Amino acid sequence: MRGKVGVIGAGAWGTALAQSLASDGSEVLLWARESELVAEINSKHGNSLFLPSARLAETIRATGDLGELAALPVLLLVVPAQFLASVISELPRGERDVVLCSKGIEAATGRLMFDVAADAAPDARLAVLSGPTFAHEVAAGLPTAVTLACSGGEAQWDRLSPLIARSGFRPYYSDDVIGAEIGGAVKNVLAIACGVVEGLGLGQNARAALIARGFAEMLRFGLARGARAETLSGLCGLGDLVLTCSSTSSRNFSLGLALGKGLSAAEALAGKNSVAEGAATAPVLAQIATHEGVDMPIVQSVCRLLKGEAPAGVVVEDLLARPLRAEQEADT
Ligand SMILES: NC(=O)c1ccc[n+]([C@@H]2O[C@H](COP(=O)([O-])OP(=O)(O)OC[C@H]3O[C@@H](n4cnc5c(N)ncnc54)[C@H](O)[C@@H]3O)[C@@H](O)[C@H]2O)c1
Ligand SMILES: O=P(O)(O)OC[C@H](O)CO
Repeated sequence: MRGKVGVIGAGAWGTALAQSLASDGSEVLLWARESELVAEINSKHGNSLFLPSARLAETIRATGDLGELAALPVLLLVVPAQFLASVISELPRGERDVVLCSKGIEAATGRLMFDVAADAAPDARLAVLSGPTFAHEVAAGLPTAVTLACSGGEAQWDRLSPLIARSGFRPYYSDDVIGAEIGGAVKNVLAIACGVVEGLGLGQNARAALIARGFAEMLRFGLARGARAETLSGLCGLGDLVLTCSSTSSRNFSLGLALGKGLSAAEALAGKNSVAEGAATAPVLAQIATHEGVDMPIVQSVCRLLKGEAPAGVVVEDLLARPLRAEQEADT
């Protein structure tokens, strides 16, 4: 058993992380936005809204009061990217480790989560946790490995890794917070594209091509923003891209599947209480890429589809009609 950790956000991922932390009997304080969820977690040890498959440890206590978490030295921040700024600004200021676990880019400003959090919580010592992690598998204790990128270097890793690692949950050290963030944000958009390929019935060759060419886009964008190539080749980049592009367990892949089958983005997202981050990230990512002269044709195509500018079949035809080029051209 280790010291008590706070988790902010009781969606599928925050709940799964709380369950992983509690798997050795450790106490976890979990902030949920929905009052009915606070009651359900505390009385029934379940989360029927966002992670119905999990039976939660009794050492997880939920609260609706962010102020209750203020005294804890380590907080995991797990709210969807578009809400991070508003939630973190409600958190009392203080010097503490804050681990960012969301994957996305703020649509209104183009900021990565690290910059959003650094602006709103200048006293916090920030780290990024990212990798191939379906929440239901982590909650079930299945083996999972992640990148834990620490802005405070090895001293921060020495504080955080014993608090976060469990027998089935294995963090790997990095100090490349930009790379860890870009891997997670970009793979969500590429997973939408892979779902489209599946929805159109274009086959496994096309999906493999999309993963490889999508990774080239992630690399180009990441390098332009100061990420390291080896980070993007690791768990939080290529690892997560492969996972998310291969399974209907991914909300982003499932969104793409629906688009490929002819639904509009509004139809595909209607009535969902879970988040497909790629839908909000794609337009702002495409905009930044255009502005910075980074070639990202797959991301631009996802953006066109989400905006309903053309049917999926036409968008794919346009992508395939681009001029032939060298595989490594402009990748370095
Ligand atoms: N689910 C996963 O497997 C998984 C794994 C790794 C990372 N992530 C990332 O974790 C982040 C959270 O995703 P999730 O899957 O836990 O969410 P989710 O889809 O399960 O749940 C939606 C969440 O959004 C919150 N929410 C809705 N409106 C809000 C508002 N106005 N203000 C603040 N919060 C609001 C809800 O309370 C809930 O916690 C995302 O960035 C996601 O990409 C998810
Ligand atoms: O369901 P998705 O598409 O949000 O993916 C969940 C995780 O990010 C996979 O690592």
